[in-house]
Amino acid sequence: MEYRIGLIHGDGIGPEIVDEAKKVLDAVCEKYGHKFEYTNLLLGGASIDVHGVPLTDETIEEAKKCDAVLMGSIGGDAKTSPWYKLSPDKRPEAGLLKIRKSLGLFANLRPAYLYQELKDACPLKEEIIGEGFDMLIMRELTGGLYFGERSTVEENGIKKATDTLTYSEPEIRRIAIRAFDIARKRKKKVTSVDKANVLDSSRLWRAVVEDVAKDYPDVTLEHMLVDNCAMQIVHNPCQFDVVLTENMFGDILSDEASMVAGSIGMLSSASLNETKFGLYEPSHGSAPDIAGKNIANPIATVLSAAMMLRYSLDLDKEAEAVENAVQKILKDGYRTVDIMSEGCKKVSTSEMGDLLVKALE
Ligand SMILES: NC(=O)c1ccc[n+]([C@@H]2O[C@H](COP(=O)([O-])OP(=O)(O)OC[C@H]3O[C@@H](n4cnc5c(N)ncnc54)[C@H](O)[C@@H]3O)[C@@H](O)[C@H]2O)c1
Ligand SMILES: CC(C)[C@H](C(=O)O)[C@@H](O)C(=O)O
Ligand SMILES: [Mg+2]
Repeated sequence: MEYRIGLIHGDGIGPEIVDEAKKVLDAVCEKYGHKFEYTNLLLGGASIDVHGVPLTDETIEEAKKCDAVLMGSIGGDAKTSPWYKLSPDKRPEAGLLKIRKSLGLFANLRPAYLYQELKDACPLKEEIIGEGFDMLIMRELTGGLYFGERSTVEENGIKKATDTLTYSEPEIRRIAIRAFDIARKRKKKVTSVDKANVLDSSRLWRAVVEDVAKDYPDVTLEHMLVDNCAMQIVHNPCQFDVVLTENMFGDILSDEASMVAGSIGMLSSASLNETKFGLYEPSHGSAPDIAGKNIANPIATVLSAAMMLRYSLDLDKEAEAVENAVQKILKDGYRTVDIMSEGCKKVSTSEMGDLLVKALE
């Protein structure tokens, strides 16, 4: 079959990891007789450098013509980047928020899974992760604090900055439905994470989630306050199946959960709307501290490409083959530096890509 794939290389390690994922996708085409036509799209700092803005309307239109988009990561160095001096709407991150909103990508799936082969890379004790860690964070992606009204004013010589957090009932309902639907195909448990002891938006969140749960009597629902959840992820991570939460909580909890999976370099993601289209990206950022060194872990991006094959292109067998290739390479003891442990063989970003291609053949 023929598919049109948008590729966003982005900033920092983005180009390095996307190149490796593309190698793997090319190997999938070769093996299964598909044809992927790639369109390169500019986002973030890479777009600022060319167009002066982090995302153009033309890029959004190009993305819409694709069956799916695979992205690396965007953003600059918080300490040295001149972008941080710009207003929020001109920074690389604004491009990412805008593309998510423009394409209606409200459902962000972040699977945090610990491969048995990576137990040594997980900082938790063996008895804590013994049962196996397999959690799916269903993060609401186009509402909440990141999309609320913002302002910075100065009154009587005192600067005051405001961000607002708003959720509507339909926004909560549609993401909750996604979480329950996917829980049905997993261990049938949804943990809805909020801050309902303080926030009105969380109280509405909880009420709507409870209402949605009535249509899923076979799925267990529990509520958890976000501060407790942050603790439970390191105390007893195997209790979780699907974690349903709002935008900022999901952002923070997914980085935390990534360490239980061994590294942020292992955490893939899919951002979906109501159609088959999706934007697929690792959950991590542009890692300016290791950019250009050929040491970043490309597996999160490769696993995001596998999610793309499954969710947007309906290529389940091919997605499984990519996931099996990742497992095989880990089993054979190959590790990028972030997941390195004693007795394993350290490989670079590009060597990891080559090994994955070989494992697929
Ligand atoms: N979706 C995205 O594109 C995305 C996500 C998160 C952060 N960002 C942006 O990235 C920039 C840097 O942010 P940050 O430093 O807070 O977070 P980051 O995720 O880029 O890096 C955090 C730490 O994890 C390491 N790391 C990240 N990915 C790795 C990989 N694949 N392999 C090995 N190590 C990896 C980095 O070296 C760093 O030490 C910021 O501009 C931020 O806004 C973008
Ligand atoms: C870069 C930033 C806007 C983004 C987010 O917060 O969604 C990132 O942290 C992520 O996790 O994808
Ligand atoms: Mg994040």
